[in-house]
Amino acid sequence: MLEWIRPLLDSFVLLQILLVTTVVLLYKWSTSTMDYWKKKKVAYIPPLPLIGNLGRVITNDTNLGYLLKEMCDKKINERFFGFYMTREPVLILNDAELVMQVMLKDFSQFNDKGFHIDNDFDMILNNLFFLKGRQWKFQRNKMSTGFTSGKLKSMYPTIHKCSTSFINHLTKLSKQTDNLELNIKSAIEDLFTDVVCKCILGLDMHSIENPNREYKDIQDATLKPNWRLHVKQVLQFLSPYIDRKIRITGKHIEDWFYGFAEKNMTFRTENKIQRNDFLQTLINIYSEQHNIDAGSEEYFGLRHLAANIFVFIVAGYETSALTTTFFLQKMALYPEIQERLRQEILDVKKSKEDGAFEYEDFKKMTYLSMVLDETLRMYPVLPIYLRRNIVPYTIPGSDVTLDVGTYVLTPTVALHYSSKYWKDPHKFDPERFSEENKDSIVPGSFIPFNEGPRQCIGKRFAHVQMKSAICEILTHFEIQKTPRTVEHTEFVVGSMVMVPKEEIVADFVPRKFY
Ligand code: HEM
Repeated sequence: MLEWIRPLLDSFVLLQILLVTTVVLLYKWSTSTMDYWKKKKVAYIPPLPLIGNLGRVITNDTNLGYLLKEMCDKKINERFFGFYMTREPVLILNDAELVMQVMLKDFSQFNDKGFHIDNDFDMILNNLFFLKGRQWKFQRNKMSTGFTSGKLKSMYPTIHKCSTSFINHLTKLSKQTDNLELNIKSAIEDLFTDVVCKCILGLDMHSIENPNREYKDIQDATLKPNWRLHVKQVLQFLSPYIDRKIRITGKHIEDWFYGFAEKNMTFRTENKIQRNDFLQTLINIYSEQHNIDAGSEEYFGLRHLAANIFVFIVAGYETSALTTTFFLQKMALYPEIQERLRQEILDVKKSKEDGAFEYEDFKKMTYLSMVLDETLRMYPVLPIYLRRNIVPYTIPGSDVTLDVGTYVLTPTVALHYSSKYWKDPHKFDPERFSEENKDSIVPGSFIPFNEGPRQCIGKRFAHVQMKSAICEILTHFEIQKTPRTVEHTEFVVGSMVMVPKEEIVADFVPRKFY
């Protein structure tokens, strides 16, 4: 009588068996790597199946930079320790000297950031940030010529012009209201979009006056945290194969950068136009390529041109905007520091005939550098740096040898707040970077731009664009705390850079005399 139920029961049992087998296999696969640190006799944080030590990041509880800071504090006496990003063993460097060893002295053994790239599929990744080995070295040598101090000096008038347009815009806004309360990040982003687009691409964006510009869609799609980045961050460790098959941006973004590169390269080449922007450096590299085979590591084709335009826009604008936002937030919270800094800026300004800052003037502003460095210590934009060894590597001062391709992670936030290197690390104290004190800073404990041959190529450009903006802002405005100004910043969990969760606001009160 119950014959009809039998097949159903059979398929139910089959389903259960399948499910249990899958769970068992998944468990086995996900834990099969999790004895790596034990076998190597390296202290480690006990992992959970599948997620490793990333539980609190996955549940949105904390940002990876801060999670590692907690772990490093717990393991304060270990120079390095084991960690698992999902099922992937990662070595955490908890020692400044070791960081310098990996990034600087033994750099040639670590010239791989560990990205899984299919250069023909996700072509936008053919750029300086993502490449490794000889391809990276070739591009880095060539592109460094675009960031010499001579080049920066010649770009400075453009940077200065953007900063003064920004001030004019804010002054106009301040006349229309009693209280100019600004979302600092969003305002500064508009300014640096103009600076970066003009200096890198030769494009006049006028973002400050025109926030609804056409390019905004491309910019947002390129920069805002999105599902691809989140998924890729996990897949990088969980499944390199699938990671390679997901683009870092949408195809339309890739097409836009290709179109832009091709159009501008053709226009400038055909009309024999030479400009002073970074795009010209890229076009010159491209133009030298006639006899180079497309398979060669020294080949620099249209895809490399487009990919580098992409990365310089992405890296050049958000990083500096975030740092300047935190800087101005601190000015609102520490009015006495703001005032001392303003005096330094105004002293330099008064010494100028036309009152306009020049490129060399920033060198004279030592307090400005101290406050900026302390901001970068407390808010390093990139919370971690990843590398992989390309040959077996014995950690200096130990008998631990890492197998080829092991991930080695520098926890920037942890180092910048470590009580091993900093007294009262949570205190905002620019004096740490004064002439008298800066010699006692341990190399490798302050690395906002990283160190060694792969440190930030745009470091000097970033300093100039940030300092130019800060000098103009503090000359013309007093930054005042409002009830909405956050004092303790929390960060978006899944972002690759340290983005504040809440808006950072302050009043910009016009100053009458300067
Ligand atoms: C406050 C601003 C900035 C900060 C804190 C910053 C930070 C960094 C850091 C830490 C790295 C190394 C990452 C690693 O080792 O894994 C890096 C690399 C890089 N940065 Fe910056 N950056 C800033 C501004 C800029 C600007 C303005 C540009 C371009 C105009 C730029 C372009 C790049 C590029 C292309 C790389 C890759 C270099 C290579 O791998 O050879 N950055 N940046």
